[in-house]
Amino acid sequence: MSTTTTPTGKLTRLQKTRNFGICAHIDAGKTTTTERVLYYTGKSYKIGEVHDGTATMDHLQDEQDRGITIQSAATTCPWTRDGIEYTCNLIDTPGHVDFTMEVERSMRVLDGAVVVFDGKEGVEAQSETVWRQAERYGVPRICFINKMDKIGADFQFSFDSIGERLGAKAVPVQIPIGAGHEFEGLVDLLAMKAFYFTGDMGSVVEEKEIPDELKELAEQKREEMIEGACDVDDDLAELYLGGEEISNEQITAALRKGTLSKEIHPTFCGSALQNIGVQKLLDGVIDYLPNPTEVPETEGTDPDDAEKRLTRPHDENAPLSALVFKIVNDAHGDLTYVRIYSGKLTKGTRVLNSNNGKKEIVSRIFEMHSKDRLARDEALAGEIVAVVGLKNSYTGETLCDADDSIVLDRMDFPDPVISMSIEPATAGDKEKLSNALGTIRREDPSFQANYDEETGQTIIAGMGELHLDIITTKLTRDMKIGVNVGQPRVAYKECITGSAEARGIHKKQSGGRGQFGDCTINVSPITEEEAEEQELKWEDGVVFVDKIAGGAIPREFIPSVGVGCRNTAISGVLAGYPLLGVKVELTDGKYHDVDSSQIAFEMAGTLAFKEATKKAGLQLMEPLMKVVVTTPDEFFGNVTGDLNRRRAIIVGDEERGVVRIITAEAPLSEMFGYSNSLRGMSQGRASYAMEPLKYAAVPANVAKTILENQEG
Ligand SMILES: Nc1nc2c(ncn2[C@@H]2O[C@H](COP(=O)(O)OP(=O)(O)OP(=O)(O)O)[C@@H](O)[C@H]2O)c(=O)[nH]1
Repeated sequence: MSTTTTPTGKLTRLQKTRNFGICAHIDAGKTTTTERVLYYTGKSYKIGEVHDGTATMDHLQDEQDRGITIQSAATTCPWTRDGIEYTCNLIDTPGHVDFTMEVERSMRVLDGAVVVFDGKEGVEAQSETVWRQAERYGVPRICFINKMDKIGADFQFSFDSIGERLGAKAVPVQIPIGAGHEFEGLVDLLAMKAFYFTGDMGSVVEEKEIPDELKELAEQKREEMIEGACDVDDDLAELYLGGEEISNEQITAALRKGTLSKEIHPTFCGSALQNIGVQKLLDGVIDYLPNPTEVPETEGTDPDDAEKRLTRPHDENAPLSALVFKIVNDAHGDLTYVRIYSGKLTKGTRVLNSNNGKKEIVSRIFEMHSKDRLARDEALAGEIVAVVGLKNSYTGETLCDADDSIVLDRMDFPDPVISMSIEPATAGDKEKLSNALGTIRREDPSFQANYDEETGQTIIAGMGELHLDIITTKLTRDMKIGVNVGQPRVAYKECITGSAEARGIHKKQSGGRGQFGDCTINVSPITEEEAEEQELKWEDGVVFVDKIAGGAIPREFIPSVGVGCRNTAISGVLAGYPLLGVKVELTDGKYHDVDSSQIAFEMAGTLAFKEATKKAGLQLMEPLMKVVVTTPDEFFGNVTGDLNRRRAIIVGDEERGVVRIITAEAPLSEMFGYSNSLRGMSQGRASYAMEPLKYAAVPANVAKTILENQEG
């Protein structure tokens, strides 16, 4: 093994840990691969004689029978490689593109990933999304070309598609023996041996000589692998070019280095369904994916000074820092999954939630296995555990030592793009609904539920029609709550298109003490990124800059102008949708010794903001979705014609055998009920995936209708 060791040559606990995820395009075989991983690691756990909970074949069978997939957000599964037992934490990553947010949150806490591809299809549309997400989070990846037993499976095609479609450098570390019905095993290009998987569920790994007919290809691919390793390791390249003998350890070390630096992706093959290759893939997880000390130190900010960056070493003796990444509500209450980055989490102690300043008691700590949970007294840096007892800690928040606190960088949660009203069907459902919405909100940060004081309605909001559909089904079917829901509505936003200046004067004289506030502001458009670059604080979409000179407005009233502007922005100026991306510069003002107050300046701010933004030009913005439709060629015309009518812009069209893959950008408002109409126009043979892309200006004629309807 190539991992650096302690001075005594022994691997440290953290060096024997892998936090990884399996991600894939829907249907590529993620669930099947995960089940096999849990099966094989469950077996080795039994052999390890650590505890009596046996993760046996029955359990897997049971799960298969009931057709449910692994529910745990993270599962601990030990794996033995070269006689050393490693602890792997397998983090669940959902495969459905409507749950992009779920993928994001797991990417945040895993250190490496296995990306599964379909051996016949190679890289598919959604694999690209998953791949880019992993890239964005800097997650090192190895590739598994699955389904090599499928008719038409083609290792080389799938392998090449990684380069062609993802622009990524795959390096073969295996080649398949046969394909389709003839797929029997694989050749390991390091060992230069053939491997076959026999016995119960393929649990016996047999090593044999490479079949004669594959020897030449194996030599050739081994060269390719070595060249891949040399590309990322100059010393190795020098030895290789000098014609010197290089060892397998040196090649593995270079491949590992290149994987960690995300330059290359060692590529495996197999068939999870036919039990071929998964154990070798697990060896690959150990060999090539990083341990927690090999990823950059965790970063965050000082809770008392948002400007101050802090880091935490991957060290159990450092102060505690841990990130809540998922909450699952089960029969026993909330299970809070946390990734510990530094320090220790100890049962029965109090920790600080640095996001909300509340102290939390860690009542119990569990290591989650596929079948059962193992109670722990303590969990250490690098581990992923589930905690019971936390009352006020939600996804994305940090737990830390009260006297050495840090706020870890938050995960990005996209804003909801769709909303609808929801009401309890009967008085008896009222409280149940409110509690249930609270629970769902805790589990799913991309979901929102707000009570609208003005209308007395509860509004739920999420990432798409399907997202809200799933939530209402969960309420009615699983939680048995009667609800009435309204029509889904698009979450529009407002923005300004230019710059303008305006003055706001709030003056009231009605006997007694009057009210007086007078301010002049400039407004101009700014994006959140620009605000960040200019080190300006972005609050509710508004950036407020104080440019008052010579005390024209006393210091204590200046922030009030900002509050007035922000509150107005939140409720919108054009049509009641949040107005985002406004830079407000307070340039001048007047005050009165007696009559001026914070509230008067807030009012003045509101008046000035309304007028300035109107002068600057207001624009309605709508969410655009990225839509990828896969359709048999014969329906291509129907599908694109329909997309055009929905104001979609087609940005990509690709032929894949007999299917066409169309990528389009379409306004969400035009995509309601799309699944039904797509089914109708393709005899049920086309499928699609959709995710929020960005906000864009609503065309003037459409905006006019929306505004008119609102007034009506
Ligand atoms: N032929 C073949 N089929 C496989 C293999 N692995 C999985 N499948 C099948 O492919 C289908 C999808 O597999 P899953 O494991 O559910 O795929 P997934 O990526 O988890 O899909 P989602 O859960 O829908 O995201 C199932 O019918 C599997 O039986 C394989 O190695 N070979």
